[in-house]
Amino acid sequence: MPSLSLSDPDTPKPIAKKKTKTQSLTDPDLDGVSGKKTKKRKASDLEQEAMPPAAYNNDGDDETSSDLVQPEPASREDDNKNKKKKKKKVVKSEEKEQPLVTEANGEKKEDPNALSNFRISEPLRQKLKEKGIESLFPIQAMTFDTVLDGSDLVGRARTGQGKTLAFVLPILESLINGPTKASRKTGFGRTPSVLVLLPTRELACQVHADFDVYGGAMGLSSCCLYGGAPYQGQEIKLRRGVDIVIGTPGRVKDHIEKGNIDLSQLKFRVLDEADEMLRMGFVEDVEMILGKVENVNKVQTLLFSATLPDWVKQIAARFLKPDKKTADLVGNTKMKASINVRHIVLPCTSSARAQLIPDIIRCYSSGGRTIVFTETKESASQLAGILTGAKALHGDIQQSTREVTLSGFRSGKFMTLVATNVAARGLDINDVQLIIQCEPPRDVEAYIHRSGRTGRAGNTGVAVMLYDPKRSNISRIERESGVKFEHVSAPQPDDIAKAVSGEAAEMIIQVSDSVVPAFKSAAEDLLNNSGLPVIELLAKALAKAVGYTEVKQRSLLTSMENYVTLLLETGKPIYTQS
Ligand SMILES: Nc1ncnc2c1ncn2[C@@H]1O[C@H](COP(=O)(O)OP(=O)(O)OP(=O)(O)O)[C@@H](O)[C@H]1O
Repeated sequence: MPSLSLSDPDTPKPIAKKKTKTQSLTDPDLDGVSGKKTKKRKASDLEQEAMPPAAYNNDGDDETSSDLVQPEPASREDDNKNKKKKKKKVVKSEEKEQPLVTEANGEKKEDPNALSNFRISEPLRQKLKEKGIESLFPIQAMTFDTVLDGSDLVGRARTGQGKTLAFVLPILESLINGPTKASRKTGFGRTPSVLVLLPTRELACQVHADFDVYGGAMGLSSCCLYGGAPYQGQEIKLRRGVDIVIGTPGRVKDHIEKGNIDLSQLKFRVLDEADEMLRMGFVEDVEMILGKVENVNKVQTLLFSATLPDWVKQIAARFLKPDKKTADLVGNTKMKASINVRHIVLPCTSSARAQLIPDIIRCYSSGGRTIVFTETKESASQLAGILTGAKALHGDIQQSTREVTLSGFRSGKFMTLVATNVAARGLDINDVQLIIQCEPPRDVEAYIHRSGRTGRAGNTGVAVMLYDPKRSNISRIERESGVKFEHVSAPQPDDIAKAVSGEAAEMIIQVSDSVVPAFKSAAEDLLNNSGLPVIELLAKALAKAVGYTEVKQRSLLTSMENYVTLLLETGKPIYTQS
């Protein structure tokens, strides 16, 4: 049985104290150059407890489908029996030391989600460990056996909870050691065994990277098919034969129509971010693609997302077998968005946005990466042009530039990405500390996914949503997402100074001692002639070091610069016509 403590998913966790730049420079978890977090979080860092696989009840939405549920705590005796049973399933060479988890009372216990408790073979386990993964996250632990044993599955967990590996790992094991091993095609020119469909090119590349790393370790090859890239390279790979095809619906459909892909021998179909793919109008393409499978009874279909509106569930009933399983870690809990994120709203008219955003970044990004979401491609380009060190990402940008931009952002070449919804889904980028949404999105799903680009894999983050108090209605998003927004006003000079002074001090301390003699006499002149005390001169130097040289007053109600909010109180009621 799992031994981690289960926290109430409706109760937001306190956000860890913000890391200042000073801290992050010395944080051993960070890679010095990129500021990238290198340490992987453990399953025990996540908010929900893992549920041992394959515990079902039959209250699904039809007669045969069933939900994976959290089982009742078992007795110690049952526990031992279960452990014995599990041990049988585990591949031979796994009698190794198990990772321990620390319980709330400080006691150390065996981690029920340790890799060795699952049928994960040696090469895959080694690769996972190399990547810092010692145990499975809850959604992975809950669905691993179900997928490996052949069921169709609908999987839902909050953003950043590891849904990708929840399908990657059991699929790989099934192909190499499991039920689909015997019948899968091998050799030159083989037809694919797995097809994964995703809504955006960037996400397709990211999921391909996972299949490449983990599948590669098991001798499986994969290729990524997406629009905006030349057909030729993709065609060559398909002709040579691949085991796993990952792609966006439009390009996959093109290849099918050109006769480049034969899906007749498929073993797995995966719809990742299924709701977005269907919302984007890919329903017909997806249906056409899925319809290419000769015998639907021989293919397993998996559908994953952090958001599954009811209409998607109905569509799922068309694509998945009637006895499909459902693993829903969000379910009817009120809070649908990430609970590792501090959700903030801030009043701001559209004309004040461009001046305000740099200060929000100063105050809330903790020196990490920021993604700013705009509603239109045009405003993404405009804003990226105004913000220093920012680049735009949207659908009108050439594919090759999109790839360069994303890889530059991932590697820390620049720290602010201004994007449309093309970056809202699935993207997993290290050390994104802050999400800014320039206005409330039209649907609640967009809010959940955008804010979920931070606070991933047990880390914390901040999501700030700007809204025009005269025009926007944030209560619908609040109601439907279950988020209790923290209302704040625009950062004021004191807040900004507090946020950046650590960074400024660090910059000054880091200046090499060797330059001091050269500047010493200028410093003495300044001190003697400026008529200012040392402390004031130093304060000015700190402000200048971080480029903050002008104190801006801002309205608390609209964030407009040079406006002051006044609160009038009268001793007696004021009567007006209204
Ligand atoms: N068992 C694990 N241990 C440690 N880290 C993990 C584990 N599983 C996944 N991760 C890491 O967690 C991060 C989030 O995973 P992933 O992108 O799959 O989340 P997701 O649930 O699909 O999120 P979204 O809904 O936003 O698409 C990734 O960086 C991934 O490498």
